[in-house]
Amino acid sequence: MGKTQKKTGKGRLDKYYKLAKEQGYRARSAFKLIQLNKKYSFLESARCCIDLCAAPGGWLQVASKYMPVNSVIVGVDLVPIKPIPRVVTFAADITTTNCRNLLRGELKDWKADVVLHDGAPNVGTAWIQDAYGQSELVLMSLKLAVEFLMKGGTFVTKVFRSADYNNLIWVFNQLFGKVEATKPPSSRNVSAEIFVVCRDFLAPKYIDPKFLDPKHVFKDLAASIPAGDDKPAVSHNAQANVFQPEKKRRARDGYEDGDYTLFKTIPASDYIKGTDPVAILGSYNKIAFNTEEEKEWLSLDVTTTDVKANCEDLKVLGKGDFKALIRWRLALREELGLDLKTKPADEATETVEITEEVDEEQAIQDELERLNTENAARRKRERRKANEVRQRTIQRMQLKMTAPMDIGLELHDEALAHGQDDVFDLRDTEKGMSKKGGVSKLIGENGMVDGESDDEDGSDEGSEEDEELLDSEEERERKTRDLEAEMDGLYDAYQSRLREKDAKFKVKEARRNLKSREEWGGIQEDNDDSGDDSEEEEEGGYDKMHQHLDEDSSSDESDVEMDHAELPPTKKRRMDSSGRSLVVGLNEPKPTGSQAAKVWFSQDLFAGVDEDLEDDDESDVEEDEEDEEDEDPDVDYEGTEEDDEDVDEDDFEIVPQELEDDADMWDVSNENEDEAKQAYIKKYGLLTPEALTIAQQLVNREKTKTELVNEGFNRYSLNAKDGLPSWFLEDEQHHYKANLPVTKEAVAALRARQRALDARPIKKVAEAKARKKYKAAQKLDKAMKKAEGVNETSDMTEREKAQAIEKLMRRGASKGKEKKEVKLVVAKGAHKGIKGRPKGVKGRYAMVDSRMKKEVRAKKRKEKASKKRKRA
Ligand SMILES: C[S@@+](CC[C@H](N)C(=O)[O-])C[C@H]1O[C@@H](n2cnc3c(N)ncnc32)[C@H](O)[C@@H]1O
Repeated sequence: MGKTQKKTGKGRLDKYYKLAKEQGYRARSAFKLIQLNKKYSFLESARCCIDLCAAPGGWLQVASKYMPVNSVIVGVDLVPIKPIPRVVTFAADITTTNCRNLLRGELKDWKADVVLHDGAPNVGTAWIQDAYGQSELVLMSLKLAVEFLMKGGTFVTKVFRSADYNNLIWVFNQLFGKVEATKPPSSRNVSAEIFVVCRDFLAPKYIDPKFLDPKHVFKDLAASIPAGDDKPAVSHNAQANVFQPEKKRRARDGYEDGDYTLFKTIPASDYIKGTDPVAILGSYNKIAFNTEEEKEWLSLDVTTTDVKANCEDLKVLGKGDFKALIRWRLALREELGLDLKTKPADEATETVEITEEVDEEQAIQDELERLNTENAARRKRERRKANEVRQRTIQRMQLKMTAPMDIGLELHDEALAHGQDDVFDLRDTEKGMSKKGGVSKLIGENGMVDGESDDEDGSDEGSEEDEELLDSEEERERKTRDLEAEMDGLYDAYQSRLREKDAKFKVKEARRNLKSREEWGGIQEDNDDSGDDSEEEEEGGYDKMHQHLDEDSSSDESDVEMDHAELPPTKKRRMDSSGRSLVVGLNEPKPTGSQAAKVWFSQDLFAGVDEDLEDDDESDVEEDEEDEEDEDPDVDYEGTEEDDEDVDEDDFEIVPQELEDDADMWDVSNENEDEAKQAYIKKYGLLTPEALTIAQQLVNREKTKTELVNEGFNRYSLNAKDGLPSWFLEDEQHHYKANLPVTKEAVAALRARQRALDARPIKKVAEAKARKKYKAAQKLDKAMKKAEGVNETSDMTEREKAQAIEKLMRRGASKGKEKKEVKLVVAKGAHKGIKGRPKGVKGRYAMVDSRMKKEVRAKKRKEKASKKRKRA
């Protein structure tokens, strides 16, 4: 209270909340005072008003608006109130003498016409405590009111309809001529608050202090306990029938009339001998055994310990307990002879008994229904849990946190949890999985889990049969194969789902391929750079390469019988280095096809590389070159003239983004693979630090070509992949790579090169500049022609001609229309709200404010959004 509350609750932002916002009231409660004043008109004639518990100040605003000008308005609250014109406020606790003194100091000898009180203790504990706190606060405000009100004055207070309500009203009536309780329309129905308007203050000379003492005012609570045989205590109470709780009506507006106590006890004799036991059970908290007779009942057999316990706290009982109490009552009545004697005459009792029988049947029915519902709910819960576990496992697999095999394991673990198995055995897992239709069955079409699929009862059936089958080794192998096939299927399904789900998948895939292509990788395992989803292409390039080599070998009759060691050197290298075969390229003449490559290779670093290499490895290379020449006789590393021209023309060639020319560069089925690689290097130069490092090492004679080739035989080059599942291969791709050396110099050289490229203007900018230049020249040309025309005319004097020519030339040389500068003046500070030209501002100007800025921005945002929508 007092502080700004976040109005997020249902219905909090209602009509009055909005109205208050619109009309500038600080609280929606302002409308309560407006409506009260409309009904009783106490503000218009008031000259002095005190608002107790006034923060944030809604009522003060109303008072200031409705009271005559120059009236005195004082507001008090625990929390400070933001200033309101014509209103004096201070922070104080209205229950303290300090507050009283402050008020006295403010009002001097004046008396108030109106004292308002809309206080509410800072709630949050139990309703009962809140209600009592509120009543106490009301009494405290009344204490101040009687001190400061003038005779005939009005006291308006908020009261909660609680146990103390009547007592408060009684006190008000002692002090005021007219007391009326009312609930203004703006007060929410769900709120137990009510407003009491006490008019015509009697201003008695002596006021009994007990009237203002909470201890006295609220002490007599038990007085209103309804009781008695003849008059069913709470028959008016709709909660009375404990057997039909659905008919309960919550007393949202507070307590029922005449029902103000909280804990009610009824003597056992009233319950046994009374006529409305059901109503009693619904209304009282406890059945007490106080008299001798009642205590004797406690020792009877019919009064079981359950009955005794039930009597202690009726509010916690269920239907069964109530029935037990009703049965106990009947039994006791029979034992006491009450029923026999009264039965013929007492129709009411009979009615109760009939009701009970009906109720009992109904209760059994209800109980059955309840059990059924509970059972169904429990089953549903279990099913959902099982589904969640499976869903989680699949998700984990999708996130690569687990291999598909784990699904089987997890299910198996579940089985373990049920005590069905002791030891983990892969065979069992297989069995379990195949029985469940394999892993793939776990996933529905959309990756959803089939909730009904786990039939645990059926797990034992046929287990012996399976055991026999599995005994045969062949069968086991077959099953394993099936299982693996299923795993692969599952993995494929996962991949395609991923593709469907992730719109960027293809792009990512392509980028990955591109990246790996850019690496000094040579032959890549995955050549699926087009993003084609075909399964064949998902197999790694490695396999393809094998295939390709096999094909090659088979096509060449002389090589048919060759194993890897016997392959021609180029092929051997291509395969052995498995990604580092570009070493061959460095052996070739310096590529000069691309501008970038030219620039690069023109660096001092590469001076004489060719000769060096030739000198170094003459014996090795000679042989290789011969082979290569045999194989690729058409390869021309010098590049054609055409190429050169193309390249020279294009000043803006930077790092290429599109590689469609080389789409099949790494395609192992491509006969001219090396050629393609060379062309690539020729065009783009050496792009990675690894490549540069190797180049440097060669140049600096740190390594010979033979060494490099030999290094190509590493653990990465012989990674047999036969029979490995595709998901494993894909995972391996990330880690199973040779870590090529990179030198600082190589990185620095690449950086320098990139900087040089970055320094060049981009094509568009250069084009725009050229266009501008061209237009300016055209304009000048035109102006000169015109000037010539002017010069030749005979109608003008020399002076006029000179002026006209000067003007024309000035225009011709000007750089287009120059925008006139508009000075922006922010409408704040000294410039706020001024009309006309602001002081000290010369030339064109425009007044702007922050709102304008926001509006312009919002407009732009909207336009952008609508453009986007149109495009979509
Ligand atoms: C419902 S708000 C009053 C709203 C106010 N009538 C208006 O229109 O803005 C109740 C206020 O009672 C104040 N309050 C509660 N106990 C108080 C006390 N003992 N002394 C002074 N103010 C108190 C709270 O701080 C709170 O601001």
